Parts: sequence; structure tokens; C-alpha cells
Amino acid sequence: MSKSPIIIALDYSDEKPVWELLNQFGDEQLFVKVGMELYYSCGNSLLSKLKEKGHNIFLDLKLHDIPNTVGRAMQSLARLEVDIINVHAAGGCLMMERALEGLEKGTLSGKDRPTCIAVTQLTSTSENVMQEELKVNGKIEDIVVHYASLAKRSGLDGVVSSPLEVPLIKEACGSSFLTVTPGIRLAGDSKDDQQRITTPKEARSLESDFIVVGRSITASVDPLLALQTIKKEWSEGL
Ligand SMILES: O=C(O)c1cc(=O)[nH]c(=O)n1[C@@H]1O[C@H](COP(=O)(O)O)[C@@H](O)[C@H]1O
Repeated sequence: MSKSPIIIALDYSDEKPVWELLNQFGDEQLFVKVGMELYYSCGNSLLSKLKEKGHNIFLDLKLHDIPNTVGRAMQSLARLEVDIINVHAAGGCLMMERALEGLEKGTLSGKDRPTCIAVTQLTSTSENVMQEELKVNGKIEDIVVHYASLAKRSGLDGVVSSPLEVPLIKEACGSSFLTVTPGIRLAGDSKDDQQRITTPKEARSLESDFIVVGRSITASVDPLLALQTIKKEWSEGL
């Protein structure tokens, strides 16, 4: 089964709106993202139901702790058999290496290890905030590429970044190093709290592997039309 390049962020705090949204897409097998808000409310039972429906899952918990804790947490999470899982690259190489080891240990025999990716700089972070609040000096694209290189060196499969940084990441880490890119908006949509954004078409042109889309679908008056528009734009971005 080929996985959809469009990952729908199910940013809800209970199950009801999840099924109200997904029912609008009929029997289509989707790639969905379960983040902290939904996972902390609905837990593993929801993941099982999503899998039963044939959906692919990105479990977005953005682990960031000491290497031992992250490694052991990943060992537990591996048993959930999700497709993608993530950490913060800011935790450093040892933490990312332990994350991967934990995932490998926890993956049930005969099953695939979840793809493990690292968040570089959140798409809600502007260069100014990164420099002034986080006291990370440099240009944001250089920092993103640096974190991507650390993730690659640690053996991870890819990173989360804005589409804007994808060409530089691919140049530094190779074309097969995965880029999963939130910060996606259709023309005319509100930026909300996002800072580094593109349209789906621009993201494809910049060679993102996957786009993560939340509010452009979930807050739309017509989520089905929004998804169709995103798919059309994606196909035009080649
Ligand atoms: O890891 C993520 O998925 C993520 C990383 C990042 O840098 N920026 C980011 O927006 N995300 C997630 O992507 C989704 C974007 O949602 P919208 O802004 O509504 O499209 C949210 O669920 C965020 O948690």
C-alpha cells in the first residue's frame, strides 16, 4: 500500500470530532497525525481504531528528555506499531541514538520499526524568536540544516521542518532523507501561530516528502473540498 503524502493533523481533544471529520472522506485510507492533545485524551484505543480502518499514523509526541528516558519511552511506544514517531533534535545525538535503539528493541518481531524523525526548529518559531528568546545564533535555515545533520548522524530517517528548508536539507543529508513538513496553508488561509509557511504546491516544488496539514482542513467549512484542493495543488507542484 502506498502512503498518502498528505498527513492530516487530528488536533482534537476527544474522539467525536475525529470520526465526524474522517467520515466525510468515506473509505479512503488516509495518513493521519495524532498529537499530544488527542493522544493524551484518547490514548492507545483510538490508535487501534484508526489502524483498523486502515489509516497510517504519525504519532507526534515530540519526545525530548534525557537519553535513557527517551530510549525507554520509545521501547514502549514501538509496540503501538505506528508508521512515524518523532523526537526533538535539540535533545542531542545521544538522545536520538537511544530513541532509535529503544524503537528497535521494542518493535515486535516480523514488524517494521516506526520511521523516526526529529523536529529541527518548530514552524511556529521565527528567526527573531530563535535568536532573541532561544539564544540560538545563526540563520534559521543554517540551524535547521545543522539539526538535520545531527539527526542523520544519529541514524534517524528524517526530520520535521518547514518546506522552505527542504532543498538545503536534501543537499546536506541526501535525497532519501525524509522531510515531513508542517506549516502548510492554502492561499487566503490564516497563518494562525505558524511562521514559516508555504502552500501545498510550493511544498511539493521544494521536494517535501510529506506535508502535515491541520487547520486548512479541520477548520475549513468544507474539509472534503479542502483535501481535494490540497491533493490537486500537490499534483501540480511537480
Ligand atoms: O511535529 C509536528 O507535526 C509539527 C512540527 C512543527 O514544527 N510544526 C507543526 O506545526 N507541527 C504540527 O503540525 C500541525 C500543524 O497544524 P496546522 O498549523 O493547523 O496546519 C500541528 O499538529 C503541529 O503540532
